[in-house]
Amino acid sequence: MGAGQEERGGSPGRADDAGDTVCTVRGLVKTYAPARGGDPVRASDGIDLDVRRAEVFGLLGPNGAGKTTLVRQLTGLLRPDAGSVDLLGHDLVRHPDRAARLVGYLGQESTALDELTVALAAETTGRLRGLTLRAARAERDAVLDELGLGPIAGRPLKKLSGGQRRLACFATALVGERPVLVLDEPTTGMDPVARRAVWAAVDRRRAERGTTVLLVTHNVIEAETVLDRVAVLESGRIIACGTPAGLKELVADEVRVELVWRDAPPLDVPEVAALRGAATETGRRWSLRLDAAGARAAVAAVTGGPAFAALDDFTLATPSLEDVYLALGGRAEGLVKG
Ligand SMILES: Nc1ncnc2c1ncn2[C@@H]1O[C@H](COP(=O)(O)OP(=O)(O)OP(=O)(O)O)[C@@H](O)[C@H]1O
Repeated sequence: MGAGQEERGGSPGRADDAGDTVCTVRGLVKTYAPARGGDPVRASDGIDLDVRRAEVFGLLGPNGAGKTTLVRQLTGLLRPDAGSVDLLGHDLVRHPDRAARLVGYLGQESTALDELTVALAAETTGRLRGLTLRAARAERDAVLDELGLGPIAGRPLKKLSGGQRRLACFATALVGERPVLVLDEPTTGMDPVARRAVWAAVDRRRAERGTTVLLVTHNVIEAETVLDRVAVLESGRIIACGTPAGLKELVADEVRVELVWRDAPPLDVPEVAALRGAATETGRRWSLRLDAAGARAAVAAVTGGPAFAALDDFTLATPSLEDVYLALGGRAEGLVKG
């Protein structure tokens, strides 16, 4: 039995061994009032969660799953209707103002600093977090250098590209070091160089300073590579929690088969027609999750007979986090692959 399975019993977000826990959430509920004519939205629906010191912990889920709502409650920005949030021994439901001293938060969008230059935004954040002018400037320089932002340090945030602005906002979140970093989709819009700089900076803080990182993402590839543990959210609930490897054991007996047809699939071949029911179709691509025997049969059917001429490409792959998510009943269209 893998780690992911163990943690699925009872409440999936609750760690069996919660030693050295930085953040403990119990029974968190948040319902948004209905928009005109609509129904209320229960964006957090009884969430239990334990995040340990110096781990990169991910919240993965499709649009609207409740990730941002959850992290806003963990950073004191949104008051839950019920439940508790303990961050480093502080009760954030009772004292939401204390979060500012504990958490460096990068929200989905930030306009407050938009008029400032990159350098001044970083320095100002440092000053707001209680650094002396000298210390704020020293940290500003170090962080901008670390992230390769030196060449654009003198430019106002509002005049930068989306990816550059995102990287600059990430830089400000790092100044005036906090023990916990909460990053909501930090790499949105970034090129690969900037993404690498972000993950290197995150990893350095975790390794050298024991920083705990809570990361919101709906990018499964990123999630697999950077996270120590991940909670999968769906409709305000944690439907699974564990290491990426542990979660993948849930579907270890599955194989993913990808078929790409040259043109239209040859549905006149009965074996191909039979596969269609199990396939997720994206243009000319069919994606199937099959057990080992089913995968062998599918490959034999499309490579051995008349279907082969219609086949452009096929691949067999071991399961990914996306397969776990789908196996748990998640919606396929909600997760970004790249
Ligand atoms: N201020 C609000 N008022 C009413 N409903 C809201 C509000 N904010 C979010 N919601 C609803 O709550 C649910 C959860 O939203 P939330 O932003 O937490 O999801 P998310 O997982 O962060 O999504 P995304 O990946 O798109 O950022 C959604 O159904 C959303 O429409």
